[in-house]
Amino acid sequence: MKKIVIATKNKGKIAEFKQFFSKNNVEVVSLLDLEDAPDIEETGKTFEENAALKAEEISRRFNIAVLSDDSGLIIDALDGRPGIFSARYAGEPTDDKANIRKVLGELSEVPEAERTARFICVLAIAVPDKETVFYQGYCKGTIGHTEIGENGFGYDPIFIPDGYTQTMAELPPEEKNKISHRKNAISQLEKGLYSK
Ligand SMILES: O=c1[nH]c(=O)c2ncn([C@@H]3O[C@H](COP(=O)(O)OP(=O)(O)OP(=O)(O)O)[C@@H](O)[C@H]3O)c2[nH]1
Ligand SMILES: [Mg+2]
Repeated sequence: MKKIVIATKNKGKIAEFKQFFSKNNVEVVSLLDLEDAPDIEETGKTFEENAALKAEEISRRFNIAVLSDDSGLIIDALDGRPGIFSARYAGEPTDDKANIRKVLGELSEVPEAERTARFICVLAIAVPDKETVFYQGYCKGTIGHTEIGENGFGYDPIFIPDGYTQTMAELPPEEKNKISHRKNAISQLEKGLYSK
């Protein structure tokens, strides 16, 4: 069976990548499976920079091809926040529930029509001695008023994708994986459409 190494420690992402790649019979190996995998500091100013940092560090260290995912939630009424700080919006260590509380608090006075948002996913592929390439995907939606649903991870319980009345966390994983930013980025990868 072929393998792909993904430079992430996020269990939610890993579960989704496993589902995406299972149909190609490709086994997903993550940083949770590698001994001595470092914690990579995400010091970049953009999703691309952070995705490159993660993929290139692991690629260099183990001399292998690596895929990474840097993703986040962009909320229009918050001038794009939490953005690249999505994982650690309410501080470190990462706490999804605290992040959601912070976002809902900041949006408490914001009316329905202005609660627009989008998820973004930037994938980077780093190969030793090659230039890193990037793929991008979005998922548009709105931010609800309370947390609903148990599936997914991160902000899924407050994100209502366009065209749906349920939150992303209420959708079955197979449904999220048809419409998500991560799925759309993987589709770009499958088509070989780089983003710059
Ligand atoms: O509701 C959500 N559904 C998603 O599908 C999703 N994708 C990303 N996010 C948010 O954005 C952060 C990524 O930050 P991030 O790319 O640095 O990843 P991470 O730090 O969690 O893991 P790693 O891959 O860096 O190891 C995550 O923690 C989440 O808060 C999502 N939220
Ligand atoms: Mg991270």
